[in-house]
Amino acid sequence: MVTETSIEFNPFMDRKAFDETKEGVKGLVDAKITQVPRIFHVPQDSLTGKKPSVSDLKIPTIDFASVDLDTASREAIVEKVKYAAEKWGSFQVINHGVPLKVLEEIKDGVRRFHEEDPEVMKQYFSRDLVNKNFVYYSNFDLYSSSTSVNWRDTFTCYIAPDPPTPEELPVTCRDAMFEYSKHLMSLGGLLFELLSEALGLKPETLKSKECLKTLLMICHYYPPCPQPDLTLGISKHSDDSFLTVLLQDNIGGLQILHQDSWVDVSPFPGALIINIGDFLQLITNDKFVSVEHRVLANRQGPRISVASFFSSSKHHHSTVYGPMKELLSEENPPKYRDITIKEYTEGYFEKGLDGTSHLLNFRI
Ligand SMILES: O=C(O)CCC(=O)C(=O)O
Ligand SMILES: [Fe+2]
Repeated sequence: MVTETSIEFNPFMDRKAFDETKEGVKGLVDAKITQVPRIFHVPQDSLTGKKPSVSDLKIPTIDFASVDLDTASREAIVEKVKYAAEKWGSFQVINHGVPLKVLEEIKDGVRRFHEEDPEVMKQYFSRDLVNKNFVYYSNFDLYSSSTSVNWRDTFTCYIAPDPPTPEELPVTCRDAMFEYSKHLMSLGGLLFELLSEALGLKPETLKSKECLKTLLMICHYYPPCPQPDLTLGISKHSDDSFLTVLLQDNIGGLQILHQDSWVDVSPFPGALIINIGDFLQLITNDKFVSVEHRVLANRQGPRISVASFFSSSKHHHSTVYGPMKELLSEENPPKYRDITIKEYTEGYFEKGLDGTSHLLNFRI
């Protein structure tokens, strides 16, 4: 029997009501709520535990300053990239070639967009990530089976292979996005070269498999949270990308799962975090591992971050991917079946960030 109470507490209805405000989590904070609504609550035991036994454990930091200096310097960097991609699935890069000013401007641009008059933001509000280049929304997986709604708002923009026209981007962040994405494409190129070399292959290998073809910029705004112990900024997940270049501001809260412990990725001015995504784990047949990560909610904020995904797309990629033939042998047979990125991404969206691995579904 459906009682009035069960309708009132029907989580789907609650999510829909939240969605229909089109003002995201920031709208709740602007309305001065003091309690986190129930749809945002995570299961009680999911925030505690899995703390690292060594609390100063850190992801590897790699300095790219001498990458083009000479063969020995490059080989030393490739060795570090190899170690990080195999053992951590994540590393932090300094002297990556993206000017500090460009990093500051993109963070400012993201913040300006999210702090714009809500009526202007609403013009961009949409869940159609397939047909639109630029969309603003809160929680891409709001209507999926994800266990709880995250304390975060987002806008996303496809940059490559078909760049948006200037008119498609809001003025608040237009110039900053074009400028930052230009640098991202060259950093992405370098990263795929180094990763190819780390696999013992020619520098161009991963690029020739179109790993650099699609760039999706995902720009997050995590408003301050009145009860940070009840919810998460982003639930545990690994990225549906080959590689993600992550820029975070100085608030903190990002954690990666390493050897079954949560390790803080503390803000490091000027650094960019590189995360191996599920597709790279798949095509390297588990040689490189995608990293699980999450973001805690915080009383302080807003926290701004920009996650740039190479490649993630539901529409551009019909290429079939499977473990790379170059890496397979009798002792190392394929661990995954062939897939298209479209197939992978659609399933990832349907499932939402429910804490489980989507990659496992494709294991042979
Ligand atoms: O905000 C962050 O630091 C992480 C964002 C993230 O993991 C994602 O967009 O996939
Ligand atoms: Fe992520």
